[in-house]
Amino acid sequence: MTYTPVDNAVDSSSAARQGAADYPGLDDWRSLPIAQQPSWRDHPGYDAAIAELSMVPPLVFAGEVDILRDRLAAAAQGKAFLLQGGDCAETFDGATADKISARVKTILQMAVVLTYGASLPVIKMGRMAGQFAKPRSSNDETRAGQTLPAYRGDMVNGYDFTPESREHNPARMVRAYHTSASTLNLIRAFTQGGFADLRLVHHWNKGFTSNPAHSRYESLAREIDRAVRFMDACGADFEALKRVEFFASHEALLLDYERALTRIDSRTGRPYDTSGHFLWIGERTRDLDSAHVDFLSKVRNPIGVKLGPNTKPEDALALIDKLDPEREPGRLTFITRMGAQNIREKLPPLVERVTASGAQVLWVTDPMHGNTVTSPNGYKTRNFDDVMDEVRGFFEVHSSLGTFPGGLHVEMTGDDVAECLGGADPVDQEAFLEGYESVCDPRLNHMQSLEMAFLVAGALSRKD
Ligand SMILES: O=C[C@H](O)[C@H](O)COP(=O)(O)O
Ligand SMILES: C=C(OP(=O)(O)O)C(=O)O
Ligand SMILES: [Mn+2]
Repeated sequence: MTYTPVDNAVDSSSAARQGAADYPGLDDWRSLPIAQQPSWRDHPGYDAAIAELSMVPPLVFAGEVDILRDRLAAAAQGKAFLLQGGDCAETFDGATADKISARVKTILQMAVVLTYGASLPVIKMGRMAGQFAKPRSSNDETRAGQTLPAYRGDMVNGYDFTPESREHNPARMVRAYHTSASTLNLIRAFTQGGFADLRLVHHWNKGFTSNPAHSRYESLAREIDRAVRFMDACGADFEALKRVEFFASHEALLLDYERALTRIDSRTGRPYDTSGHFLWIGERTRDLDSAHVDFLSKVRNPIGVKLGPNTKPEDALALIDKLDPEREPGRLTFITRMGAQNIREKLPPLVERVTASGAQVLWVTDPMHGNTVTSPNGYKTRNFDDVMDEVRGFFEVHSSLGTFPGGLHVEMTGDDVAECLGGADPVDQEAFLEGYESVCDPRLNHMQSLEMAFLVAGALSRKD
């Protein structure tokens, strides 16, 4: 990550923590309706876990969060594009150097494709270093006549189907914090330490299997290489190409965790949730009078809200009033996840009414969550064509309304998994038997992710 120097690290002294405890309104959420929380308040380890998280150093700094808000403000004005990607659910076991580096490389590759194709700065953001908690449709899961609590992400319980593993355990929040810290440490090393140097644009493609998107990327990398060598010969300064900014984000689902990591910034005296740079509220927890909306309205981080096909324009306007009362550019992002069938009908009234209200939110498409189906052989999957169709619909709607399609939010991995159907080197349902690894929703694999980046680059440069 490259950030302009900050001398305003969040103050994690005990005085600052006390300040966070007393900050007006920061605990109002505790008396509001709250959905999708673990049942662990009476667990013997609960108080100790909260006490520990209240003492640990912040994962991100307030100055970085402010820089991100500026970057997102540029995107809301059509001057940058947000690329946000990563697992549906990160796991503790999956936080290995190989997997993290493959995901970061894939996001960097996608960003290069987008930047080169669209001639726009791309804000790079992982669903990483904190994406450990999941809202579920059902509280329970039944297998072979046995019913146990549903898996809710490694921050809450284990994926193994045993009563011990499925118990909600607050000590997992502390492990999630440490796993986020080591993930973020590696991301910072990769993106600052030379690995993200644009002159290594070919190198990021190494180790991935050859396929149509891989070859297309190679040709683009050759073009970039040529341009870089030309600039080198002209004596250009490549300092700016050596490092990239990379931001961390996750769904702010477990308010015990988010609240415990909230600190008062010593510069401004305002609360920042230091668990990640960007936090979003999910489709299942975005009720206006809910605990989630209230808590996130009180922290200074840029906030996203998922909007599904049942969102009414009035809901979107009320969310703006609550989460962005000052109409601050970069503060609020709407991540629409309508489904390919719905987007062309459901998105226009939202965009029209929000635009007419004068609010300047950032519009991002999540083409994954409205397109989930079950394959005939029983896997939760998505058709790559549906995902692509929702992306196309998103661009069409914004193009016809004269608004800016500002970003892409995807569940993806750098690994060669088989979880979504289709793509140029098509995945079929038989491949799921060996290649399905996700513990929650199906992700685009490395090739499908690159393919999507080429499609979006084309749409952004109005060539498609
Ligand atoms: O990631 C999103 C949700 O957690 C997920 O789609 C819920 O899925 P479920 O219907 O399997 O609970
Ligand atoms: C839970 C998620 O999405 P949504 O809230 O849109 O269903 C998610 O992004 O994994
Ligand atoms: Mn998901």
